[in-house]
Amino acid sequence: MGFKGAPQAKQLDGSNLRIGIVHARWNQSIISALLEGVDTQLAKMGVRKENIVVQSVPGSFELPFACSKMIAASKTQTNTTMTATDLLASSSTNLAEDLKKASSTSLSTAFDAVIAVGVLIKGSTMHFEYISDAVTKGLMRVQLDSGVPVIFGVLTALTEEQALERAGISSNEEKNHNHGIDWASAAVEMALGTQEWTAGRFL
Ligand SMILES: Nc1c(NC[C@H](O)[C@H](O)[C@H](O)CO)[nH]c(=O)[nH]c1=O
Ligand SMILES: CC(=O)[C@@H](O)COP(=O)(O)O
Repeated sequence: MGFKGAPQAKQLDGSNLRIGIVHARWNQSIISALLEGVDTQLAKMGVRKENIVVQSVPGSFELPFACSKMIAASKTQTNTTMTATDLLASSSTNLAEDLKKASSTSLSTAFDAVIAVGVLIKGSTMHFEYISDAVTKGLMRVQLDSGVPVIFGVLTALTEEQALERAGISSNEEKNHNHGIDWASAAVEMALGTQEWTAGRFL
């Protein structure tokens, strides 16, 4: 079976991006493999480790709320940093430069994109369907309401084998592809695209 994912649009530079990752802890071994794929691809695209913030929640149902709160928190950090910078700048001391240097090691700007990672595996009740639908619609609402791209990194698998394959850790090598790689690429592309579109330009 050929790889289904979307080929990357073009060479993109993530070196100035701040990325949030919110992951559920259900099905932890599969989550860990997906996160490894995300981390590896973000690094490959230049996103600095110090500009990646990771938070975890119990299950996928908590992802939309946590993403919303993390985005709001990152916007608060931006305001705080800017206030401090403005204050120091007005005193025209070299502290303003020190602050800029300090903040240049890790960004304190609003997240450019957030990746929500979860693994839902169908059980014997309708729980799976209700959570899958709620999480999908919830994450879509968070990104449209906040203006920050939220990447849908939630596997909705009918069997554990399907989830293992999509995390690249099943025993069937031919079917293995770590979807975390695709989610990281999508995060960088949507983050850069949003920067351009917000400025009235196009990628
Ligand atoms: N069955 C799975 C869950 N269930 C837990 C819910 O997501 C939620 O944490 C709970 O209902 C409390 O609100 N979560 C997963 O991520 N994956 C599953 O397979
Ligand atoms: C996705 C789920 O909530 C599912 O794993 C729960 O299993 P069950 O439907 O057997 O309670």
